[in-house]
Amino acid sequence: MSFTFYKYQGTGNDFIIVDNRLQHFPKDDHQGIARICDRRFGVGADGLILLEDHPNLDFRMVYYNSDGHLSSMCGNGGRCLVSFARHMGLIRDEASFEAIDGVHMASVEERIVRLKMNDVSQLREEYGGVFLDTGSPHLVLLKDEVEQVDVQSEGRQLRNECYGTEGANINFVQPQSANEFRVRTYERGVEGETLSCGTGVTAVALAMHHQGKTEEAETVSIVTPGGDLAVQFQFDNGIYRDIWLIGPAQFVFKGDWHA
Ligand SMILES: N[C@@H](CCC[C@H](N)C(=O)O)C(=O)O
Repeated sequence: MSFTFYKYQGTGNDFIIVDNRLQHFPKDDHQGIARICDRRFGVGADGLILLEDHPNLDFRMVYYNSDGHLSSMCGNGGRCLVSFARHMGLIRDEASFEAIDGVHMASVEERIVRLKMNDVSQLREEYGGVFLDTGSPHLVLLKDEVEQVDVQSEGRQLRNECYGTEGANINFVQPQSANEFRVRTYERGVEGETLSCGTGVTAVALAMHHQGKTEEAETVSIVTPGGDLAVQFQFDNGIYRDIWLIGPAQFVFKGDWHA
């Protein structure tokens, strides 16, 4: 396989992006995709994203975790893809694209990308936390000292023992104030802690509201090991609507892969 790739990162969640509008990418080569994402044998990334044509929208997003398998929505990856689409001249300051969980709107202002997430109506209390799906499945657990958590072992155990083969992402959160939270995330498909997770911080903001720890119609600030994100939402008749994930998305480098 041989192609040009672009490396992007959004608060340290990093991605290899490939323009696949000509459908040249070997989409079923899961081992090959895992190897490109490998940090020793490949380029290194938490995931790989294809930008493809869409008949009515600006583009389509196809997302693979670093294990080489297709997965559910990636919020930081979506923000990075919007930034890439702008770099490629496909969009100006606004975008609409299709991902695995449906249509997303987005806007870009300098390095900040705002990405609209789907409405969320189902949250359930389980395993000592709150479970919800913000495009990807997340368990949100409160912790007194998030820096002290062994994310790798506690996250892996919950991901496997509670959610089986399909798994879930596990978020550990420490409230700093009514609208600021520190978050660390174990991501399935990466099978380790990433520096930030967009659908994860979105889940944290909604779960914190559900648990009475923050208020609606506010900007909730989330501090992750890779940088700061913000989540805005409205709570209306039991449904979280108008959810926006906001933060930086940056180009890192471009290269050619031949293997
Ligand atoms: N990093 C992502 C989430 C990617 C998907 C996740 N690993 C899964 O398989 O559920 C984000 O920014 O949302």
